[in-house]
Amino acid sequence: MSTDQRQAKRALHQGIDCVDLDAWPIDRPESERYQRRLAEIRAALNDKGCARIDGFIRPEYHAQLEAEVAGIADKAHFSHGQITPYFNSDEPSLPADHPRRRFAPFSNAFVAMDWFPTDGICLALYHHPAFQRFITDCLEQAQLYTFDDPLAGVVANIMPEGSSLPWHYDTNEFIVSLLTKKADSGGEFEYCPDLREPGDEHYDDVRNVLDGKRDKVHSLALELGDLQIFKGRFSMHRVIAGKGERHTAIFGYAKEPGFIGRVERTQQVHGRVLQAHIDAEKNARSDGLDD
Ligand SMILES: O=C(O)CCC(=O)C(=O)O
Ligand SMILES: [Fe+2]
Repeated sequence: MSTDQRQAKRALHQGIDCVDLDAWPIDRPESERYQRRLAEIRAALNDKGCARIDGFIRPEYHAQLEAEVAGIADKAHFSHGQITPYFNSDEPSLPADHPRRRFAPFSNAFVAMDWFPTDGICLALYHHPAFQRFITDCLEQAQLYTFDDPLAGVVANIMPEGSSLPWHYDTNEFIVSLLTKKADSGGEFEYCPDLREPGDEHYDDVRNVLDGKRDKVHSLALELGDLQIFKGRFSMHRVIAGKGERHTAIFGYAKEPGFIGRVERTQQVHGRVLQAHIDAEKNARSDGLDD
């Protein structure tokens, strides 16, 4: 067994020491408290598409968690540009104030999984069966799988000082993230539960939010060590510009085993691809069809 493998094995066993197991007993899924906590999280996800699992990481581990991601922040691949809530290109046939024409600047940076320390908190959590089961339970799934993707399983989202993530919908059904560094000020997460629904974009409501109307906006000021589960497919959301960097670790899950991201997407997010991405794409297309 190599040193790396030994470290990974030790990390796996120690992986949930950092979790506040009194508040969030993910090691005891049969317990009454676990079931009660689960019911609260599921209710929040069903009601508002958003659950805050506050104080998930014990305070004694906060400094280590913050340092773990801050220590790799300079490995981030930056991208910036202008986006609409739908990530579409301009559609000049629509009126200028239409949500599909409302571009806002974004800048963002992601650190790939292969930069994370193998003996750190983030990888240990991601690979721990109790954590995986907890996330699966929260999302009321029969089974969720960690990614096989060597870059995308856990990524750090680094928001540099002054950058914002403007209003948008996610293409993913849900996102699981852990705040590892709070902005010195600002950096709040804002979201509008169920602003759109299948078959109806509710463009008037979206336009109101883009124009600054606040009646549908909820705000969440996450603290270091809080875990968040968010369903962003129908709930438009953003992160407000802050002072000081803001860091989150994002944990990726799929409904099928073996997920490896596409070459084009991986290149956009990380600025590079590995052989695993090229091989996966070749296999996916072995039927000769495009997608
Ligand atoms: O960092 C966050 O809290 C939200 C990130 C987000 O909305 C996204 O990555 O799509
Ligand atoms: Fe998002």
